[in-house]
Amino acid sequence: MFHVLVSDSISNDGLAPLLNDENINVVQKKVSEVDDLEKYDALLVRSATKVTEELLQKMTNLKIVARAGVGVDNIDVEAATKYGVVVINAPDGNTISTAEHTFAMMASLVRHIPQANVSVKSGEWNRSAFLGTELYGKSLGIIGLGRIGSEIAKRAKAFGMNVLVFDPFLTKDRAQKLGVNSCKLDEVLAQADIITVHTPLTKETRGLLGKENIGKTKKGVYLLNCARGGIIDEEALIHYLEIGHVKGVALDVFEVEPPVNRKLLDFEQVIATPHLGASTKEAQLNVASQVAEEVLKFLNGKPVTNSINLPTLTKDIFDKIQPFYKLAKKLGQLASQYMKEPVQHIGIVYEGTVAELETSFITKAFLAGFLGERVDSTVNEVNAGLIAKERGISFSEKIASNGSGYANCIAVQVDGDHRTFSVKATYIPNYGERIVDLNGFDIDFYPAGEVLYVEHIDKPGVIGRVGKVLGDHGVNIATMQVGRKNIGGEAIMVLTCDKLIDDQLIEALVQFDDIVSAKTIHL
Ligand SMILES: NC(=O)C1=CN([C@@H]2O[C@H](COP(=O)(O)OP(=O)(O)OC[C@H]3O[C@@H](n4cnc5c(N)ncnc54)[C@H](O)[C@@H]3O)[C@@H](O)[C@H]2O)C=CC1
Ligand SMILES: O=C(O)C(=O)COP(=O)(O)O
Repeated sequence: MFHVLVSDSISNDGLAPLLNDENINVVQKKVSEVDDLEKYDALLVRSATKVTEELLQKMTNLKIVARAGVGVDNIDVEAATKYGVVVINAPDGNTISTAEHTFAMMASLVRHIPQANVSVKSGEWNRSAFLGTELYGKSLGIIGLGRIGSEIAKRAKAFGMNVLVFDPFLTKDRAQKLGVNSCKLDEVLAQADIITVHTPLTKETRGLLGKENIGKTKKGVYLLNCARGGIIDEEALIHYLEIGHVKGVALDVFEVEPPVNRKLLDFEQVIATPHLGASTKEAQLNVASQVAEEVLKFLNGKPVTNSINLPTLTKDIFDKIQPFYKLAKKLGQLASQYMKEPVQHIGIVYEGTVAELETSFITKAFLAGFLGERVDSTVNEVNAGLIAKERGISFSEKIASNGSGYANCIAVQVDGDHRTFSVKATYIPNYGERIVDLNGFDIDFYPAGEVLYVEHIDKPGVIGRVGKVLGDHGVNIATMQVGRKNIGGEAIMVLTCDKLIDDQLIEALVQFDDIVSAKTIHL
């Protein structure tokens, strides 16, 4: 049974896949009202719940945070990554609603609709007080031409507006397709009659329209923020409203929500809505069903499509990757148990068909397997790279042309303080995983269960002695493989056993002169 906490108001129709699944217990409560936070596997939020590091520390069983919307600035993604928690969002479910809301705000702003509405309802009939401005023929500056910005651009063009865009990631092609003018920020600031921001809130965009940049705008400019509070600095807004430089402002979002800066809201020329961009039946249904489907897939071990902190894989690609992903995790466990010493570098080389896949995901699986043997905290493919770096382990991956002769091959070299470990493995469809090389010895075994790894001298009688010791300890041998480089030289023996191998058995084995070392590895 999985436990899912829905801590903001999210459409029940959209949540149906989770609510109707008998293996899932859905609790709809604010985080502050829940006293058994440690039991939840998944947390679903909108913008109200703040997913802080402190909350993540309390939710010790948490595996996934799903944002039923776009902005993840209320989620500490870095902390989630550290704790191995996947973060997903619903990137396009509320695009149209937010674009339409922004457009409604823009029309309301230049025609004073909210103010006129209050006036008429209070019994006045003051037509001359509300002289407006047409949108037609005006220049609209859009800062951030992503999903929402693009939808606004299309609508603005339909209204006969000239669209000026600042987005450092906008290609010429895309600008041409949308019929917008790609500009420098200063050009947008200097030429636009109305400016609307549609970037995420990041270190770069916080205060993007602050004292200096608003100062570069046309006198009489209209400003809109339906993206995130803080992209337009509220104190700077107050200043430019006071001196009459900014003619009107429309805000759907605030630096603190609900807003505490009453001074800003007291301006007659400031119109506001309480973060309503995504508040339509359609958008709420879209985002809720998108995240519900994703969470359900994730809990059932399937890939998610809209992850913020994991490579995004489609089902098709995931199915192709899965065997290698499992194999790489085992190789990580094998290497870690073999090394049992500090490690500086892990190098992975992919050959053949596996090299055509999303290898970064497979590398993370290796790291997760490797670190899982050494680190107390939960390690998975979300946080494995970060934890490796924290522990001073560098890692690299390369693609090589097919030199091993196998259709696919993962070759790993682990460099430790005192020695190096290397392994090569392949996956054969309908046959399974095979380790084909261990520390330079040709070998062929299925990596699973209790493995005994013996380094010895290639001499008659050694295999018999090992078999006898195992027999004397009541351990049955399931499979056995030997590998050597030269006759009478160094050799290895890999046995898979039906029973746990204890320290006494290892001690009994290393008593023999021709047995160099013996180790157990559990896969
Ligand atoms: N008011 C509301 O209810 C809603 C607000 N939002 C907000 O709108 C934001 C935008 O949403 P989408 O368009 O879906 O995101 P998106 O990711 O599709 O687009 C963001 C655009 O901003 C651009 N950008 C990033 N940094 C920039 C910078 N420094 N200067 C200029 N452009 C920059 C990116 O290149 C991208 O094209 C979200 O991050 C969210 O905070 C989203 C949905 C609803
Ligand atoms: O999707 C977004 O980024 C939004 O800002 C919508 O926020 P909400 O889900 O309405 O709290």
